[in-house]
Amino acid sequence: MLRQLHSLPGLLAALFVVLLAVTGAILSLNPALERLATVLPAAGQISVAELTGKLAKRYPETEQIVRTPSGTLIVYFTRDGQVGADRVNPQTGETIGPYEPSSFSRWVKNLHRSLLLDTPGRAIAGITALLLVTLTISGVFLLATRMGGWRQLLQPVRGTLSQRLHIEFGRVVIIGLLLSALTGVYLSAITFELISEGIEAEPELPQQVSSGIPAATNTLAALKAMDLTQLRELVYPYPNDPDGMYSLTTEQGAGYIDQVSGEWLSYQEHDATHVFYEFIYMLHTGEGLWWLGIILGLFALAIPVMAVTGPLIWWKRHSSKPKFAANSAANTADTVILVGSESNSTWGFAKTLHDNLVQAGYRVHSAPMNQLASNYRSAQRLFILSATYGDGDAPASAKQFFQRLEKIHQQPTFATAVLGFGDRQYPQFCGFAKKVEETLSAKGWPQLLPLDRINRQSPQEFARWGNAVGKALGSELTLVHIPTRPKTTTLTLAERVDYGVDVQAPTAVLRFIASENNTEINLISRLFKRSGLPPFDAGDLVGIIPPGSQVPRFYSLASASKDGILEICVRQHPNGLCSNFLCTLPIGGNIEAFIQLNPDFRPASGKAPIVLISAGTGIGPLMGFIRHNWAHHPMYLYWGGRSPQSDFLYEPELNTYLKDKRLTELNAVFSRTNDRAYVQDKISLDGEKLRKLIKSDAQILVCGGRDMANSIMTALNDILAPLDISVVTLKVQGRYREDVY
Ligand SMILES: Cc1cc2nc3c(=O)[nH]c(=O)nc-3n(C[C@H](O)[C@H](O)[C@H](O)COP(=O)(O)O)c2cc1C
Repeated sequence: MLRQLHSLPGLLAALFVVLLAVTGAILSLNPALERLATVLPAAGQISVAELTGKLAKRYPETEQIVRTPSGTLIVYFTRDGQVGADRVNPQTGETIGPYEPSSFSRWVKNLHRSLLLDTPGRAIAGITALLLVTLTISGVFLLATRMGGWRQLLQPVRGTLSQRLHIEFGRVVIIGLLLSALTGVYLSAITFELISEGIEAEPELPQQVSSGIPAATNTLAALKAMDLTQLRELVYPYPNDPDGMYSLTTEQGAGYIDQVSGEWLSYQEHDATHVFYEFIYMLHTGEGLWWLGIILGLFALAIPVMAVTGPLIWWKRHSSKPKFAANSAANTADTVILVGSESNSTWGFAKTLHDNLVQAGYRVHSAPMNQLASNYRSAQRLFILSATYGDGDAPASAKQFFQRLEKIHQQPTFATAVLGFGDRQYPQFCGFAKKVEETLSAKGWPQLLPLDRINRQSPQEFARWGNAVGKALGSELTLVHIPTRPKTTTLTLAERVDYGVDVQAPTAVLRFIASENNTEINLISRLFKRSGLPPFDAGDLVGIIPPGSQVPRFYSLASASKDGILEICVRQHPNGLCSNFLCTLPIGGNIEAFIQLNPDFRPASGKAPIVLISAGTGIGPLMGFIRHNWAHHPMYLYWGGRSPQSDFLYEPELNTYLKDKRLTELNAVFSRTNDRAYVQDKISLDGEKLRKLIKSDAQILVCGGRDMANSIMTALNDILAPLDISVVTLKVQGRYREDVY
């Protein structure tokens, strides 16, 4: 609901919001430019009477003096029968130049207020401001949900580039945007007379004035007592009019002044509503508060960025999920399917289940696990299909599942069946689905079927589970789902460096380029003089589909696409279909690959040190981070191999990076030398140094096998104990990240 509330007005209003933001940003410059071109007298420095005295010589026939909220002083006068208007120096009364309001500025103001369309335009501008209020408020709530609570609102952001840009910009400008949008809605409501702007003081027109010769303006008592900084407008009487009087408007009120006695004839204060209106007007336009105008104008410039990244995020989410036909509403469905997925393959399986059940006559509601409802009124069964990521962690569409589940206290009327999707190569095979099933049974939720697990998206295992579901429902259910092969790019092996054969750990650093055969990519890349590789960064993953299999194997990337190569580091496993294929691939050989973004695994920006820890091929992405460390961020590498002679991966490059300061310190240890040391041993030995680094906000990035990662965690917990923190604390702070396989 919150997401719809955010994305719908966003998409609708994107164009208008951008228009209002850009024009608003341009207009926000006006008060500051005016302020720059104006000499502002301090309060108490000069009275209105003194000013009129200074103006008298140059402008004997002054008609009116106007002082704008930004302090510009304009004199309207008659000279030789011609009317004119000049900007004057408020301290000296000297002419600065003719007053010629910029026609560009007036045009931009009209565009901002009414899109040059008069009343319908004003209405659109008002509605756009209202949509912007909805966007800012729903955006803050959405961010709090995404970050896991209000206290986490300022924590580092993870996600794709679009998501990070959208959130980072949003967090900085949100208060300013809300202020501009709310004040805009208020001004628009005033335009359409939905609320009152109050009454600008209209003093009584005096019936009687003193008779006699008018005194010189600079001698009038009321004007002598009036400070120039209070002035808004002074209208002179017609020359030689015995009934004439001065009309004076100030920030607080307005009145008439006798031209003979110089005393007030009448005076009326503005009412409170009008003072409030003027205050809001000042907040919206920055007129009279130029620095606020500039800040709000700068904030408004974030809107075009957000208007591009917002729809991009929306499009990505919508285009990558399969569309469900006949998706019943949550409270009318008899069968609910909740899906936990990161790269969407589980949605394909869910759709097959959904379609088959709909065909069998069930009313089915399918949704992400993050949308678990507190009540499914008509449901008789709930299926949960979920993948697992990291160390038994939730995939993206299930991150808020437990938070929501915690809030449900009543026993459901339906029975549940959990189906995990995972990969047996991971130590926590279907770890997240297992956690879900354990939690549901601890809560006493009835079970339709025990937990089942699907390895590597196996269609056979899924069909077998379908049979079990059919039996439980009392009808036959044939679930045939062949996972769609991800769209791949053909890459050609351009270079390889082999290591580790002597120590029974054959490992290769492989560098690929876009294949010559890929005509579509070649055309585009030739046009833009690019490598033809899909976009990726070091730390992302490449999925490679080995011949004879439909299921991709993932490898961490040691390069970024801007390097012009795709580099991975692969260890050959005796029975590994993909690793054998890759490690025996000749130069010129092709692979089919696609990119899976892994934006969580990146060095943090800023000056804090980065500690990189890995063993064996885990060095791959860390090499990428070091290679791109042109800002000379302090980087400390801990790495474990077998023998310095045989499998010291990347040794020459690492030495170069030490010399040019992209790498601060290299700690390589080997298990098949006299030292017999593993990387966790070196970590324990360096406890004091690491404590110091962590105290100075260091971030730790670990890449490698789960066993190594567990040993590192134990060693670091011992090191952190005296600081009264643990690895879990660092994880919560986003300062400990793992890429573990
Ligand atoms: C980076 C990464 C980490 C993974 N971690 C695990 C894991 O810890 N346990 C597991 O069983 N499967 C793990 N998998 C395998 C996925 O859960 C499995 O491929 C799943 O079918 C993907 O579903 P999805 O495409 O819907 O996200 C991991 C896959 C990747 C790419």
